Amino acid sequence: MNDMRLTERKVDTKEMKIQARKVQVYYGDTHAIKDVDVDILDKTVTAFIGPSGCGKSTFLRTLNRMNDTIDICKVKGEILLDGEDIYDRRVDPVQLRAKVGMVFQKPNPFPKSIYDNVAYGPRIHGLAKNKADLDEIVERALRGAAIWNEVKDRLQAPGTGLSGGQQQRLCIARAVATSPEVLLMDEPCSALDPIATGQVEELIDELRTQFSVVIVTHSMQQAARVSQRTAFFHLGNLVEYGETGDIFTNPKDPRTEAYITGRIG
Ligand SMILES: Nc1ncnc2c1ncn2[C@@H]1O[C@H](COP(=O)(O)OP(=O)(O)OP(=O)(O)O)[C@@H](O)[C@H]1O
Repeated sequence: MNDMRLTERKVDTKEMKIQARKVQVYYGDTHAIKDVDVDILDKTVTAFIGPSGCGKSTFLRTLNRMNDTIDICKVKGEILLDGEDIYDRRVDPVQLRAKVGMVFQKPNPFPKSIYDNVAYGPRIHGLAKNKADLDEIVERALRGAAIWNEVKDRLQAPGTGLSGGQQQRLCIARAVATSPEVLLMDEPCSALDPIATGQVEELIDELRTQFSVVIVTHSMQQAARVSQRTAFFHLGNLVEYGETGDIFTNPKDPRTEAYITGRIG
């Protein structure tokens, strides 16, 4: 019996990708994230939900130090990626963001060719030995983002000339090209039509076989469709976190229940 407990504990530790402890975020005097503790599992889709302004995007951005780019923003507490503090001064944020990639609300391809959009990360991080190697990385990333067949004959065409849904999948390919360990997605479907949304949701489900995905979404239906774990934020607090099915069918906190039944938010 003891042995079994040990084995279970070992598996749990291995599956942990990010551990956030007592995280506080301030924008000047605004206390946007209050004492948040959360464990993000590997090879799992975790959804952050909650009313507008509750801090979902702010907390998401702490996970790859995107908040560093905002002067008035201060982050306190600890965020560990595979047990290592990402806010340690020896950590290079550019390297970190290759490991913890990000896809934004509005597709934002660079004003470059489709090929160069995807090759950008591998080039700056020196991931390809030669041109053939780079070609392979680009193809693998575009296939991984389920857009290869649509663009393989026009890799030199500008990325900005693609449809919105294709641009978002191109941005996912760009993030995937550096072989991230975590992919952060901030409302990745909010600018997409239902068909493109369905394609991106299918893709998210495939991506989680390779790494951990964290998605901010305003759509509870989307959270229920794509995620295995859900965190509900309210006024900067992480109110409830657990299996997505439990959060939606059996919420423990009255604030979660009020949100998922549409009474707040
Ligand atoms: N760059 C910023 N400067 C100052 N305050 C900010 C900034 N970004 C966010 N905030 C504040 O931090 C709080 C949390 O905002 P955040 O955007 O993280 O919430 P959210 O839950 O993602 O909202 P939404 O669902 O509307 O995108 C809000 O009070 C917001 O006004």
